[in-house]
Amino acid sequence: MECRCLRKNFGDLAAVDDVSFHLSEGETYGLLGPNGAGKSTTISMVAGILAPDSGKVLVYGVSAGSAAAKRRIGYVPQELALYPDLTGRENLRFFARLYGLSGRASARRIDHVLEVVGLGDRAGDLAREYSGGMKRRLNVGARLLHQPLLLVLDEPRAGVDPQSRNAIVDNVRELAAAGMAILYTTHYMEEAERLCDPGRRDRRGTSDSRRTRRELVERLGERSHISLVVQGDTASALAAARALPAVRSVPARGDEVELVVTDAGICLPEVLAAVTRDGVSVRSVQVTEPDLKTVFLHLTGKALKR
Ligand SMILES: Nc1ncnc2c1ncn2[C@@H]1O[C@H](COP(=O)(O)OP(=O)(O)OP(=O)(O)O)[C@@H](O)[C@H]1O
Repeated sequence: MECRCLRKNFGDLAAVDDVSFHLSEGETYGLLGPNGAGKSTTISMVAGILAPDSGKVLVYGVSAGSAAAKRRIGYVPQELALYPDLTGRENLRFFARLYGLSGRASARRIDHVLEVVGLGDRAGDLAREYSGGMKRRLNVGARLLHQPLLLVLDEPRAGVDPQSRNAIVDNVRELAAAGMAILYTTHYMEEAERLCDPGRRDRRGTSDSRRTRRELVERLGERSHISLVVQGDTASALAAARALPAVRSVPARGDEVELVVTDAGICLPEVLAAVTRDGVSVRSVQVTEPDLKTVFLHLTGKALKR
């Protein structure tokens, strides 16, 4: 799917201001931002619920809002849209009928979805008796029945216990691995880090170019840190480390050597080899990678939730 130059104003407020991104099969894409950044407004336009003031959303080649686009999308709203007095299975039956499914095919899809969202053994219980996390999983399941190509989730973790949170994250990963494209909003950095590789920031809907987490981190000049505790001739270890092209700076305190490097994952072996060349031994190694928190603060000046 593809968003091109989306804009949406509410009165004087530019809720979404020139947002463009695209999403391929099997890709998970997170819109990360604090409350009011325009995330829900953006995905409402993707889901065809809200018309943009300008710009375009194409869902696998067809315009958002059309019946064909709706068939390709499973939109999971922030609020639960379930019937508390129906069982989990009955809720899914209701949604299956809305999607035009019936008979054996429908029963098979419902069984499959119950399995996917981990509610197979509670399918006969009333939805009102479910925990917050189970309700949310059923909410997701109801939008998987018609086998959408794109799943759009608005704050999938809101009001969910940690166990269900992990279950939802696992579900999303499995669906993406099976080829579904996933678009979701969150203001939890850790969720964005776990779920998606292509990072996305959103601040008042102002678009930033699409970047993977690594690209964003590099663009901001953030570096990894390798902290070594060494024994032996620290000065020679420092000199050897300094000579490596990947090493940017080497502040040192006593037997602790802190190396600032471009990519710790790649250069760690050569750092260790260089440092230990002249009989210096390394007692401990710690690698710290910059995370989305650093990136987000740099880009927006705002803190996010952990
Ligand atoms: N129907 C509306 N009428 C007027 N203003 C609106 C409407 N919908 C959203 N807004 C405003 O647009 C801005 C973006 O809202 P949006 O819900 O898209 O943000 P969000 O990033 O999803 O935040 P949240 O995490 O709180 O859902 C906010 O300032 C909000 O108050």
